[in-house]
Amino acid sequence: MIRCVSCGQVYNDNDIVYRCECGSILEAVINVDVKKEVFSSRKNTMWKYKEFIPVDENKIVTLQEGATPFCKCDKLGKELGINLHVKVEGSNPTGSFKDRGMSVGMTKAIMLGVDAVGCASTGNTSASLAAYAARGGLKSIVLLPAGNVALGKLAQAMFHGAEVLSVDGNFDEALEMITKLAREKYLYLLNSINPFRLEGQKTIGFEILEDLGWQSPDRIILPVGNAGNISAIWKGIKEFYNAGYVENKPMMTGIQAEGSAPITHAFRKKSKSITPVENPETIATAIRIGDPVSYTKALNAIYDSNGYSETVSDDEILNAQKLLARTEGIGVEPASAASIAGLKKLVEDGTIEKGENIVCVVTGHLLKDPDTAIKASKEPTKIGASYDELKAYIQK
Ligand SMILES: Cc1ncc(COP(=O)(O)O)c(C=O)c1O
Ligand SMILES: N[C@@H](CCOP(=O)(O)O)C(=O)O
Repeated sequence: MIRCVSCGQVYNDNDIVYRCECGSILEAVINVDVKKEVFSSRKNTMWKYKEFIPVDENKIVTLQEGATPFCKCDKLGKELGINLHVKVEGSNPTGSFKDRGMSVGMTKAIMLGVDAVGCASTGNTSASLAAYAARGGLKSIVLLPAGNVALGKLAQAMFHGAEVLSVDGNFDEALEMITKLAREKYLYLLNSINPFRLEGQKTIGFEILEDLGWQSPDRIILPVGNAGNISAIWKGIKEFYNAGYVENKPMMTGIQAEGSAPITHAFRKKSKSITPVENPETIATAIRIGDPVSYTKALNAIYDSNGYSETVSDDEILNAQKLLARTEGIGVEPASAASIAGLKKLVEDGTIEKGENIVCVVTGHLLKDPDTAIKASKEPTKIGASYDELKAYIQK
């Protein structure tokens, strides 16, 4: 069953519906009775939590997503006076957390018998959709905002065989266009407005709780763009809490880029609705989104968990990206570094207390955006193919 998060109207799992009649968004309703001990005896992918994922387990489209590294970051944690773990979602098959959602979404597409899937994307969703559509044997079409998609992501979408359309507009406009196409049944929409997508992404929350030995961290910090992931992780946390697997829940802390921050603006006004940002801007193209589709769920997650939302500048993002890469060896794309930039800012302004147990979710791999990484680095020094020249350089 799927249910409207605003009016509670329910729909059948097999209805292809993206919004409720009231205009709000939908979520899957899960009723599970299983002991948590069963999970550790299974193969380590996100599918070990299969009872919580509402699709047919015989039809799963998978590339072995999930079970991503959970790195204790003592150097950075010590510098900031907190206990820090980083959940490295760039280690998923196509290099971002989207694979968790796409595995479930594509499985649902197969169950529904559709032959084409599509999305609008700032890059990662399209990369993931193209790969999982290939795996599932479905046609795929992706709409990308022209000139604002990082190179690695574009290469993935093109190479996995999606029909790639470059839209002379931004992500929000592209999403509106493809949603109309989906409503007219030309394709099955696999953006995060699709409630089954988020059923995959909620497993990040499951894994964090299990990674911590069935304890909740004090806080989970992550970047927020279209706002599906913060909503999904909070849903997962609530489901494990309601199942009695953990005794506490974390404060959900969403970080947005200064030029694309409708959710932080709403949070500052204690509002439950957003004013869309018409021309969103940030170097972190993955979160260059002005009208996030899941804002209702995201704001509920923040308010219900006593969480927080903050903005970070492009400079803060780039500095945090370098800090994480050089202090802890974890390479992430700019949008992902927003979580580290936000952590630093909230420690410095006292919102985060010393000694807190923090998990930062870093959402995509460094190699997704090689241009930004190269621009931010020192150029290689040129030397001749001679040992003497090498030795002279090293001695210098
Ligand atoms: C790397 C990366 N980080 C963060 C986000 C933001 O996630 P969400 O849109 O679920 O808020 C996205 C895409 O939206 C992304 O691609
Ligand atoms: N960053 C996203 C934006 C679309 O988000 P979605 O979760 O709604 O698909 C992307 O990678 O395209």
